Amino acid sequence: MDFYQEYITTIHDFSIDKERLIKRIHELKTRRPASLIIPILYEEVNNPPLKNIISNLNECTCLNQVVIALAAETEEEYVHVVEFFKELKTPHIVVWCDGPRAQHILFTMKKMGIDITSYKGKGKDVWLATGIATLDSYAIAYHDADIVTYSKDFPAKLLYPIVEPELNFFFNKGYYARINMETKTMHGRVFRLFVRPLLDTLQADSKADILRYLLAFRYTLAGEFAMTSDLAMNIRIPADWGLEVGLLAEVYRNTTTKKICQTDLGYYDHKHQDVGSNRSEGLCKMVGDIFTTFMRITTESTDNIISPSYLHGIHVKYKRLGQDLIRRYHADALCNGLCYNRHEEELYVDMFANVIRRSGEDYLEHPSDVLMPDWTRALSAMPDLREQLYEACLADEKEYCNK
Ligand SMILES: O=C(O)[C@H](O)COP(=O)(O)O
Repeated sequence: MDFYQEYITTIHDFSIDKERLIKRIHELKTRRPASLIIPILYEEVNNPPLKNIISNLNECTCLNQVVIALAAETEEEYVHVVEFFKELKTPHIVVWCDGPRAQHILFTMKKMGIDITSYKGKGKDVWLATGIATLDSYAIAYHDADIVTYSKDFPAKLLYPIVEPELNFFFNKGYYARINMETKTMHGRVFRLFVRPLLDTLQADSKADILRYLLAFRYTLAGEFAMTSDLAMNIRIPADWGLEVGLLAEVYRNTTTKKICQTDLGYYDHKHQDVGSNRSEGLCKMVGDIFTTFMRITTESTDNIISPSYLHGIHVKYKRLGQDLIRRYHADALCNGLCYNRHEEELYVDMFANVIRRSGEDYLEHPSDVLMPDWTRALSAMPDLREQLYEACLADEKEYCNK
């Protein structure tokens, strides 16, 4: 516990009265309506965390609506998810992001020069749901569907600094200790062993303000955040695992650090991915996408030129800083009686360093752009795009669920 303030405002949980936050957001429901977006994969519907999320949301009376961004292949899967969410008392809508109606709209957009048909996954689904949520929300919170330690405080803590007129923040990011207190295990492997030492490495080579800003977030990869609809309309969402980091960079470019904060969400645990045996799987894929995002930020916002020798330096320095951190995490874990496998952690750093080398080479050859267009741009091409998507969701439910 500390009360340290960094480059961005940090809202600690010394004694936050969660019921008071929920009551206050509820009072502001008409003036500043708030929505929640949950991206889900069909497989997640049968997992216990989602059931717990729904029962907690039923106690979180402050939300105007929940928008479920669903990745599902078949009509049966879609219908199953709509049925499943009938337990949720808050007004909600399921966006079948891969359904024929949504796809048809995306192909119409393509004909008009805005092509997001090649994007797949969470980024694209979040993009679609954001369009619908902005139709009638002042603020939008986002979180994943696999949170094991979920409580109704999450949306309340994320939304309060934004909807409270006395605070008026534009963006709020959650942070936490990714520690499972039952198994006494320290998780968050990619953040602790990759993002953090990589950011330190990049900052050693550049004084760019954006790196200082990125370092101020206590959990850069947290998928729990909230922002105003206005901001959500103006940022470009990355379509791959670089989503969280790329989004922070977009927020930096579209607002001022005075309007950005982070909030303590306590302890956190979720479903863990395997490390993966190559760069197209598991944590290795995640690390590769995040690294490419950092290289794009470096190219756009610093004076550094990405070259083979620059990448070589990054690779060597990252490895050293990653190994130094292991010593520190070990001390922290030992004093707290947490399980900590030092050898395994060393292997992660070796693997992540390899991904840096390979992804760096790829970046030099193809500095690919995975940022989707912002909503303001999409609306300039198709002014009623959000309404069309909303109508498509209603039509899907009518056609497939009322048989
Ligand atoms: O935040 C992270 O570091 C990644 O999502 C991996 O998390 P995990 O180690 O908790 O599975």
